[in-house]
Amino acid sequence: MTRIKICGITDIEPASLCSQLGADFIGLVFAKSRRRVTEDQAKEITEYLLSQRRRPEIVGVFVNTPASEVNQIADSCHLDRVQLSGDEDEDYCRNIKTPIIKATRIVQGFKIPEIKTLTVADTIHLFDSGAHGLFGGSGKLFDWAALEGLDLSNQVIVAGGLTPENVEELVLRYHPWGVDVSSGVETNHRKDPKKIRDFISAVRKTDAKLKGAENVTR
Ligand SMILES: O=C(O)c1ccccc1N[C@@H]1O[C@H](COP(=O)(O)O)[C@@H](O)[C@H]1O
Repeated sequence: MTRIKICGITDIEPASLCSQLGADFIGLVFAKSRRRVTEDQAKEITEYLLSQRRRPEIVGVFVNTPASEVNQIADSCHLDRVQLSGDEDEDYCRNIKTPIIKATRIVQGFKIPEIKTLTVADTIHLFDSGAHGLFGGSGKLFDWAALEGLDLSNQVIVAGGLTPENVEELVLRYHPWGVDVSSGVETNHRKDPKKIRDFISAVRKTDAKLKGAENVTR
């Protein structure tokens, strides 16, 4: 099944909905962003989720933040993982005490040469759009030609401009391990419960389609 990450959660209600609908990860943005949460807001959300029997992994999103600060926030806010969406290198990653999602921004014409394996254990790779010079959350697609020929089935998440309408095409064409969305499940800059439902449902229906096709070819 394709893992689903819903990013840019700022309140308990959408966090609870994502949890009920079986999202695999939710993201709390600590980087400079209109979706930025304070440590207090984050704690409120994580403490709520930790009280639930089943919950998504909680991911904190950072951009070029000192490692000591990332470690302190991960600890105080009970983060399961940290997403590094800036220019953090491998040495930096080795100083992070929580499992990592390392984002690579894809700009026009960039061809991913290979999926570079970080030696840091249990790293998830994320390909996101580098549109408008932003570190993420642009709501813009990157040219999926950059994904051609890559094996995305092992700990690779694709993000950038996904929506309930276009995620099926991505999953059918590239079979990524996971997908990630923020802007595409918002209306007027707020998380929209219907769009969250539609996104998760689109991914699950596509998974079922792929499974059906697999059974036919056996
Ligand atoms: O969401 C943000 O504001 C953000 C800020 C800084 C770094 C990353 C950010 N979000 C990440 O962007 C992608 C995709 O977002 P979108 O669907 O294109 O809006 C996702 O990985 C978020 O984690």
